[in-house]
Amino acid sequence: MARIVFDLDGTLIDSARDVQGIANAILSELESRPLSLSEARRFMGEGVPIFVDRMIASRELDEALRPRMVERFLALYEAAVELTRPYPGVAETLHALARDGHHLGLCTNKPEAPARAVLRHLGLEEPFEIIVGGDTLDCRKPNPAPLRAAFDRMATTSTRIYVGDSETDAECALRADVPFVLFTEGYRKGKGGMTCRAAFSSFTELPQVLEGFA
Ligand SMILES: O=C(O)COP(=O)(O)O
Ligand SMILES: [Mg+2]
Repeated sequence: MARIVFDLDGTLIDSARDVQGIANAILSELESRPLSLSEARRFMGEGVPIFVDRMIASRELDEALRPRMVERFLALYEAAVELTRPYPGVAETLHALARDGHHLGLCTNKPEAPARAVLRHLGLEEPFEIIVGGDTLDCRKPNPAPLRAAFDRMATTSTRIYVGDSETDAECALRADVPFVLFTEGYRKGKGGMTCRAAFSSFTELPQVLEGFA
């Protein structure tokens, strides 16, 4: 039985509308132009500080606003769950994998408290043995340390697999020397150039895809 660690945003859940809502609440307070949904998707993947950097660059805001914007983002994040949906088949697949004896973990750049809050809201927290968020350690993906920590904290030493949607996830897996499985329907920025052991577009395919991993 394997240790399977998942990314969150763009892999298990489509959370871009809620994240767009947070960004636009902040931009409106600054009397700046709102983000489109596709900008919100593009800005996600490397955690809150980088998302805020992209807001500042795209709206030509004063760099000095950064600490306040990050603080405001974090304050709004835990409650921003209402528009977020799991991708089709996620709940059934997670439960089926756990029932089959796999150990499931989460390694996301979303801070740990909002990650837990959205999983709880969607009834998806229970199958996870371990959750590592963007602020659990003092570094984030693509640094391999959070992914290594997720595997190391599990109560087994079986085969490791990381399932994610982005270039950041692929690079993190490569640096942690973990096979990477790509969910193709998330927020990746380009269509190629990523090293992955396998790819899938629907969660109903995942158990079969994972059968190929000893
Ligand atoms: O918070 C983000 O920017 C992305 O989170 P993820 O690592 O779950 O894709
Ligand atoms: Mg992601």
